[in-house]
Amino acid sequence: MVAALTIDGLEVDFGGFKAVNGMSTVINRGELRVVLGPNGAGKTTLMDLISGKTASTAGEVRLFGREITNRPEHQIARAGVGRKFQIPSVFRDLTVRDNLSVAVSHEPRVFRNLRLGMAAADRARIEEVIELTGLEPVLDVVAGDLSHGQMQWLELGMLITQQAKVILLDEPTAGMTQAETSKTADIILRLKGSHTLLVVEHDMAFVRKIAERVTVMHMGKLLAEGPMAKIEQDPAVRDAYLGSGGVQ
Ligand SMILES: Nc1ncnc2c1ncn2[C@@H]1O[C@H](COP(=O)(O)OP(=O)(O)OP(=O)(O)O)[C@@H](O)[C@H]1O
Repeated sequence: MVAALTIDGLEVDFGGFKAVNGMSTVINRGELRVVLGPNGAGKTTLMDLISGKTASTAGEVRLFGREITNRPEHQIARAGVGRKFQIPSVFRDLTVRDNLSVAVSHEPRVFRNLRLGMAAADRARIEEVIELTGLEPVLDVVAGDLSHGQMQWLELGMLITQQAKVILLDEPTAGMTQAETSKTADIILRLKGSHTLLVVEHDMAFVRKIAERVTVMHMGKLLAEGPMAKIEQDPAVRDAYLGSGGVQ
């Protein structure tokens, strides 16, 4: 097994309060890891530390063995950590197809070359993403006119087109209808194996559908890790969720 993302003793101290407090875990290449934890457990902060949005005060983050701890956000993105936010970062005035074309390359010239030549491998990758996300019927629609779900799938598709080595998804189903949530689960399940994903999510029905190995955080620390079925029976996990809406 190859370690894609290694989190080692990671910590952030917000003026005496450690939102992430000595967190460690290893996510292997091709793994789909779900991070659970009650409100305030430090899940989003963990994502912020991995992606460079927040600087850590101790510990390390390694991407395929290469240290990326506290690098500037754009460098971490360029190294291969792709993060999908709840507010999509697509180009609202460009069509779906053009958004995917832009995502193929980080080079600014790509804007000029949108309708000119594109490498066959890049074209093939875009076609794959279109098939995966089911965005074919809306390829010529400007992104600003997409439904909420379609917008999320486009953003996820852009991360795949960019060939992100590790994809971080923070509550990917937030605001989605049941049908959209179900389709998102299907997309994520299809990515498993070929992509490495770290998913924070509260919707337990969705989590049960996608989860294999689960990491539970509590008070900034690792509380439990293992298969979903085992985690749900873990008394420490049940205790941590008491009074917070729970693993249910
Ligand atoms: N910049 C900051 N300064 C001080 N405290 C912060 C900061 N960012 C987050 N926190 C605190 O750190 C704790 C962890 O927050 P975080 O958002 O990571 O939790 P979470 O597990 O994602 O929770 P939720 O499930 O509710 O989104 C919370 O108590 C939050 O108020």
